[in-house]
Amino acid sequence: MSEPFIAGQRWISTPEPDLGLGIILEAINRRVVIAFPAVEEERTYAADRAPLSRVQFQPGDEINVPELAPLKVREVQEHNGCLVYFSEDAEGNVHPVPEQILSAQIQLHSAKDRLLAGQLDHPRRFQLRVSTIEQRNRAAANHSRGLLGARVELLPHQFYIADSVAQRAQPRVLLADEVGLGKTIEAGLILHQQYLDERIKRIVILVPESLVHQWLVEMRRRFNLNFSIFNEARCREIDPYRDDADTIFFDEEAEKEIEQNPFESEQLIIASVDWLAEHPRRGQQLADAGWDTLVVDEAHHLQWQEDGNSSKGYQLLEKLCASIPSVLLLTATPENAGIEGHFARLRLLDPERYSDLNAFRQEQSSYSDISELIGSLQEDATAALANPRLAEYLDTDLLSALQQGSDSAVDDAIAALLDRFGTGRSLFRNSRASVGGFPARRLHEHPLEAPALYAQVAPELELAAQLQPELVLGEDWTSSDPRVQWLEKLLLQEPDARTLLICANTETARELELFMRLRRGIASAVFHEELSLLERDRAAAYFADPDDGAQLLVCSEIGSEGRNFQFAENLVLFDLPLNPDLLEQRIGRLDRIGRVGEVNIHVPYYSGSAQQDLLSWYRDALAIFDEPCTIGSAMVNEFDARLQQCLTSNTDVGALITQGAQRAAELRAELHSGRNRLLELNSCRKAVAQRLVAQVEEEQRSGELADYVEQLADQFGLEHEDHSDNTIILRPGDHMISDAFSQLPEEGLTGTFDRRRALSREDMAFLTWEHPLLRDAMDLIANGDFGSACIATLSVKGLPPGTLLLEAYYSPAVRAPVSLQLDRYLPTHSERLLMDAKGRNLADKVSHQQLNGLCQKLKRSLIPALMRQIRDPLTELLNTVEAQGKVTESSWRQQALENYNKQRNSERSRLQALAQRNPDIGEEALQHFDTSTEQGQQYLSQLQLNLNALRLAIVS
Ligand SMILES: Nc1ncnc2c1ncn2[C@@H]1O[C@H](COP(=O)(O)OP(=O)(O)OP(=O)(O)O)[C@@H](O)[C@H]1O
Repeated sequence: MSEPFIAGQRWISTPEPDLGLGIILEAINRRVVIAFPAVEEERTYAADRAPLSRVQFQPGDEINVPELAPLKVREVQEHNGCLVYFSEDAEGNVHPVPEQILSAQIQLHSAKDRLLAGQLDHPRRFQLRVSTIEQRNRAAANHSRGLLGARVELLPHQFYIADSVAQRAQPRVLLADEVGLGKTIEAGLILHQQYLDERIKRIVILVPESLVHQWLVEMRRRFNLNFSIFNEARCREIDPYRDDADTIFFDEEAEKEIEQNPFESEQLIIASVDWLAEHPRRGQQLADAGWDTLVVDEAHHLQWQEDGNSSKGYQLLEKLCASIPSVLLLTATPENAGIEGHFARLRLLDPERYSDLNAFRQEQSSYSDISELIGSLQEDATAALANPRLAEYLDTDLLSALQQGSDSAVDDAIAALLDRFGTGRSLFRNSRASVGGFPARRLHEHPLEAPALYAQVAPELELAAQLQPELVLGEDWTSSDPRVQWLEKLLLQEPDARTLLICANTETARELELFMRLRRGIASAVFHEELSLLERDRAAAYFADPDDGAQLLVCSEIGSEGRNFQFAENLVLFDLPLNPDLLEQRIGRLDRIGRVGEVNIHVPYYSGSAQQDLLSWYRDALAIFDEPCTIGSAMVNEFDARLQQCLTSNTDVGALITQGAQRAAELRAELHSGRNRLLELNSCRKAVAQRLVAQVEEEQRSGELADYVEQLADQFGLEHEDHSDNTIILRPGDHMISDAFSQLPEEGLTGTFDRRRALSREDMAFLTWEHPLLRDAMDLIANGDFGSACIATLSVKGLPPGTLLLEAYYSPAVRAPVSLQLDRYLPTHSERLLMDAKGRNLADKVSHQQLNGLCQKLKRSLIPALMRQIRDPLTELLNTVEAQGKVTESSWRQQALENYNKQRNSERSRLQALAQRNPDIGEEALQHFDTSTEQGQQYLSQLQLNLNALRLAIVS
């Protein structure tokens, strides 16, 4: 039935919703006059063709009256054809609000309001909205979000770690893969996942100064994460604080008032840890600025001392770890300065698990035991239950789950053993042996005759000088040191090979490079701590340039960590360090992911010198030139004093080497049966990792994505053009909806949907469902009202004309503090309903795609009259859809609470089990945990459904 217009009623213009909420002034002689106060306009229409839609609010809706705070409608009454909204203010007082006094400013956001008001979208927009919602659900359900969009190869060990860490609410972990296995990439994947999930917003990355730029570039080109570098100069622009010398005349109070924390000016920052450790003011400001996640690379440098004299870096780390919820520490050599430092860093990450150094030491001796138990559980859980030792380790809940044979019991029991008695859930370490596929290391020894001057003084020299003989050869050492002539020869023999040379000393590096470049005309560059960041990166880039680059890069020790030089053909160790972990780091510059061909390690040394003995020690006792050294710190503990004694006094090292080799074999066997196996289990379960990678590959769905991008471009006014296979060019069009593509450069962008191509063509964007361009557009669609309501006609046999079908998409939403991370427990799909007037849900019978094929666009001019005609049955249908939504809402609530309780119960059991061994976990900690659980339960019990999209199909 068509609705009569009555003066005082509020209507909206269907084609021009921007006119605001209109008010009927008069309706006589089949004419209607309506005023739009918001734009001070008046319009007159023929009553039967007026393009107007009635605006009627429902209980629960928010309404606006000028100069009052928003009110909530409680009841609606009709008086003489006009409505009165009985509405509640914030204090709970109810006011009668005649519709005539409603504010003329109106924006209809909900799909339902828009449908009823006839504010409709083109069916293609509706389809784009549904594709967008479905894609977001899909990504959430597959846990692939954040893993897809990184421009990296899909390496299972990295994806396994990234996935298991990022699933934790607030991960605090030590990423300790062996040198060069991709810890930076793992950290990037974790950050990317959590960032995309909006679980973290503020990230700080602290790294040695020499790695600042490399991290900046890796985060940007591989993960589209745009970090900013912070240093003293940048901070001073915002906070030009005075040094002591300037402080005589300044007013401390006044200064404090205007003080600004420079670290609050950006969300994603990278800074040098050395700089911050030396500047207490900046360190404090950094801690005060509040972060969601902290990443620290080469964390073994931050050293802890039992006597409390820890390094400044460690003190800074301690302060930051206390206040930042998520922490990723990276090191390839976690035990570099002994097991104590390793323990101290683990303790910062997980104080509940690591409370006692002695207990930690003892724990290591039972790793073989734990590893055996895990093995037996994997083989046959029922048989393993007969082993009484299992009951010593596991609590009753886990044991009874095992006895009942529940699905996840074995996995849960293994996880508990690994976490509580094994290497812990905070430590991840993949080895080359477990990852596999690395080229071999090849040692090239170059014995040289020692210069006479050196031979004379050698017996009196300190060990450092024996190992770095250039220190005693005088100013012109480059001319007399046979290692220099040897180097020259090597470079001349292999002019096309790039050679990385590492030496301990900065001065040595500088002089050697100068000599090679100026006196011998070798294209070379130098990399040491006294150069500026820019100069260092320029040198590294010159060396990396495959066409016109340097043949030789000479590095001081700072070049031995973190940098990526896997493309270099040769590594020259101009001297050998005493610490095997440092030697491993040096070799790791070439021996890392991406290396093709053998790792050629050249060692020039003086025959019969301490250098030769040290080389023999590394070669024969530690076998470091055959395989990565994982026992460095244990060997240093046991042999360092004796080794140094032998080297200094030039006594025969043969016996020590035999002893060392034997001990090294024992240590390796111990690690193999105990710790390594546990680490392997925690760090990469191969089958799971392979599945994950396969899932990511499948989720790429390049063909579907290409179609989606085209639809997006068409709807948002972008120009698009094919570039080549699987690659397109996107450019801003004249009618582009500009908010959608803030990331699109003015000159356009070439992007490929193909991962392989993206890896080799850095000039192209890697287009995935997670590219910022798509993410922005998808956010705009899903969070706004783009395409949320549409009407179409439908011609199908068997349904009488005039039949209404309403297609609705609901998704769950919970309003809670982000810190509780409750989104993780919500169902990951949306609900699709297709209701008819008889209250039947036909969603299973007719899919969304089928409906797309059947629906036809309705003429715009017909819509207002049609809307008036169908308003009553449509309102009824909407009520049915909402009632059905309520049923889903309650089952989703229950499901979310179940997921949440399961997770919290398992966390509580862990805490309780750890409390038995850790006196720091008292009743208070458990109570605190329970309070937070209750808080989460309360929020989840208020889970609501959002009605995202509505399509009304009318059978014609
Ligand atoms: N999945 C991947 N796809 C493409 N390149 C990768 C991948 N993983 C690692 N790489 C490359 O391999 C090299 C080593 O990776 P990365 O720097 O992350 O290792 P790392 O473990 O942090 O090394 P280090 O122990 O020396 O600090 C880098 O050049 C990195 O870009």
